[in-house]
Amino acid sequence: MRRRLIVGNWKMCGDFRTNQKRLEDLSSLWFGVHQTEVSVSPAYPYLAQAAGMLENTNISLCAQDVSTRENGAFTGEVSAAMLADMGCRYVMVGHSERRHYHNEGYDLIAEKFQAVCEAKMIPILCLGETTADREADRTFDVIGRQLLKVVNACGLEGLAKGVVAYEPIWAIGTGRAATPEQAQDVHSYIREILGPEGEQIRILYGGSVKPDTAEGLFAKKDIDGALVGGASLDARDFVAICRAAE
Ligand SMILES: O=C[C@H](O)COP(=O)(O)O
Repeated sequence: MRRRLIVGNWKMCGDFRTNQKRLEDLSSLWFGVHQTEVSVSPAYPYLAQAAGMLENTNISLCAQDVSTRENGAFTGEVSAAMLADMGCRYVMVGHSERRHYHNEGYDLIAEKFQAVCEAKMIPILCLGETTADREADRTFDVIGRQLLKVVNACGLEGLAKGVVAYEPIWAIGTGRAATPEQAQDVHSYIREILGPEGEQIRILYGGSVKPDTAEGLFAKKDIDGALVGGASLDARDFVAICRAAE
């Protein structure tokens, strides 16, 4: 049985004061025992703030990126050990915004995945196709390639230590989420190529998830939760999405 997971990716948004209010609202709105697991991902400078405020709540902490370096003279980098030290449970790797704006390639992403596992946290491997890929009928090829690069580096057993997030690039921040059927097609493809190990891996959907689209997505058998961007900045909307997963 795969426990559903909803992750709020705050990206490069927020400041100390707005985060404080959002975290207070979240912890009171998501109080009590739930079937669904919830995690939030503030930008690096606010991890300590969130870690402190989420202590003794049922909301965990997720980092948006990680360095592959262990420690030393790597200005601007943050190691997996540091993130673990801050109390992170999850770390995203290969988000399309990292792939696109920072030219992160397959090998680097596989290394990041490994670094997160070695630090005993759970990597969330993000993958997804562009509009051009989808229009040219290359969606499965692209997803397969992104996934297999990590499988080749870490093995299926290694991948099974993580979570996969399918995020079609054309759906991110556009207000045009994939339909539940489009998402389910890709999720079942991912599960299929992972074979028996794939049965236990949680596969999240990300891309314009909103309270009104969440329920339809979660009704699909291979959609185990969501990676939520824009809607996670509003505590009420985010919690409505979490409730739809219950
Ligand atoms: O990590 C989250 C995704 O990039 C989705 O963002 P979005 O919900 O704003 O489309």
